[in-house]
Amino acid sequence: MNGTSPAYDVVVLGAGPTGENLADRTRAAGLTTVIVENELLGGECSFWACEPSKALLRPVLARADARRVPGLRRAAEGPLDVPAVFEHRDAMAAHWQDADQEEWLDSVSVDLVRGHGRLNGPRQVTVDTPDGERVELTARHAVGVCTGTVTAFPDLPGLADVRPWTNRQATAARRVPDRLAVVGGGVVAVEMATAFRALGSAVTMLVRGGLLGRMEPFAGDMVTDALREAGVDVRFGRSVAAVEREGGGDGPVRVTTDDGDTLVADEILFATGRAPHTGDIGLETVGLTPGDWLPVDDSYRVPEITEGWLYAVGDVNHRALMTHQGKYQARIAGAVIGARAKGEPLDDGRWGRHAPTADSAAVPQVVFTEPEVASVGPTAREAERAGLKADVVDYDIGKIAGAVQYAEGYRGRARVIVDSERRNVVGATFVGPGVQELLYSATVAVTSEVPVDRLWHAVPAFPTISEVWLRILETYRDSDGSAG
Ligand SMILES: Cc1cc2nc3c(=O)[nH]c(=O)nc-3n(C[C@H](O)[C@H](O)[C@H](O)COP(=O)(O)OP(=O)(O)OC[C@H]3O[C@@H](n4cnc5c(N)ncnc54)[C@H](O)[C@@H]3O)c2cc1C
Ligand SMILES: NC(=O)c1ccc[n+]([C@@H]2O[C@H](COP(=O)([O-])OP(=O)(O)OC[C@H]3O[C@@H](n4cnc5c(N)ncnc54)[C@H](O)[C@@H]3O)[C@@H](O)[C@H]2O)c1
Repeated sequence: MNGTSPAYDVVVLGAGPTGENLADRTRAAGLTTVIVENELLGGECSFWACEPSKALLRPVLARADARRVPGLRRAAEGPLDVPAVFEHRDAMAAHWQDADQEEWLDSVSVDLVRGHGRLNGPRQVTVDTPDGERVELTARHAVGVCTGTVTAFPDLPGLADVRPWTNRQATAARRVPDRLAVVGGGVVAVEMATAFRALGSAVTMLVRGGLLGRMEPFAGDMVTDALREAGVDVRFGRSVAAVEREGGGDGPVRVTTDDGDTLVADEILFATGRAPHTGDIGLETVGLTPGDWLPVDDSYRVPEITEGWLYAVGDVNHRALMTHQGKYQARIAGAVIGARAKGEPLDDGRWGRHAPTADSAAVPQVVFTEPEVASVGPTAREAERAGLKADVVDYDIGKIAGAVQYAEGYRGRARVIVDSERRNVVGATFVGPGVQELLYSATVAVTSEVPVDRLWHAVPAFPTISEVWLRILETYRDSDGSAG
């Protein structure tokens, strides 16, 4: 497509998981839609984040499980087959090809323009295509910015010369470094430390605060213990003060931390958070600041644009940086844009179809470490800070018959937060092998606001790890004498 194209109802900038879903939903609402993408359709998640990272981690978690099952342990001894793991990873990243996605867009009647898109004044998007053409797009109803994020690096002199790894080099790695330094203590850091340790690297983590600081403290503690048992050198209270490559730029990386300590590694991964991918998308042409996050109102509109045509959805609005949450936002934003285009009223009360209630009440997340961490809703500390009168119910998952069946010496812990006045579950955290599949039950409990008294009738099968729900209810009943 070259030159000026016919006006569309909706122009979506960025075809990651969020942009693709937004385009799908606006099209489903009967609006003509075009999407602009300058790399691969599917975005960070498909090619350098969720998909390849989980493909690297799946063999690690399966091997750890197998090593705890009597009769299997000996078969699961020994190193991972690294070429086979990489081959699986390549397949899960679709070999960095997006032909299937292009076919899918076509099947849902969304037009595609490949190239770098920029806002160019109200409702206008200009795309510079790879073959040097310029395409001008006009949006009758809405422009949806879904441009995601990039790695946020600390401000360190000479960092670029060190050729630091980001999530991209880590998830698409073709070889396993002998020594890997990982900077950061968030989800990317713990997942990649877990993967590369199991693949054979000597891993050192340089962590400024704690691990998984936004989750229940016991989650970070249990993951720390497991990483250390696996041989990862986890160093807390360290920030990187300087980095350089030895041998005139081709040798290993020498890292100096703020306490004067030094460390030598073959590669260094910066897992130090994300920055908005908004530096070069023409924000200045509509009175916004390039490089800023795009905070939104509860209909995903950018409030500074008073005519109400600019929406920001997914990572770029900084609400909840996860694929499933970006897709949730896209479903809601698509329905909102559709309703507004038709002049229909919004159903935007709590849990209404046009209300992003889960963004604040029920964001689920699984951290695919060993042990896994799965959480939804506020932590105990967050509930307290929000002024919620809450009961905190803890249980040792290792005592449950299903856990004993699952693995010898199972170690795990559950915490459920109950609103003491309304008597419904508002949050839950599970740590342990195999807990990822427990999370949806907790998410349903939180979003349905099921009273705990009704949960007694949701009978978990014996002997499964889901019996943790029964034990939590018993513990809660025995602590406050409630019905059961
Ligand atoms: C290592 C890692 C692992 C992760 N694992 C998980 C996980 O297991 N589960 C999970 O839920 N989340 C995970 N995440 C987070 C997840 O990747 C993001 O939340 C998700 O990718 C956000 O989707 P998005 O569509 O908003 O943005 P992105 O996926 O970043 O997509 C943005 C798209 O916009 C395009 N774009 C940007 N600027 C322009 C422009 N000017 N013109 C045209 N196109 C443009 C980009 O090329 C890209 O395709 C992980 C993140 C990392 C870093
Ligand atoms: N399984 C999943 O759902 C999954 C997996 C990976 C990433 N993600 C999402 O992607 C996003 C990005 O993850 P992330 O781990 O990069 O970010 P994060 O914000 O979760 O963690 C960043 C970490 O880097 C540390 N840090 C920041 N600046 C630093 C500095 N200058 N020096 C030392 N440490 C510094 C922080 O203290 C923190 O520990 C998160 O929102 C995460 O939820 C999700």
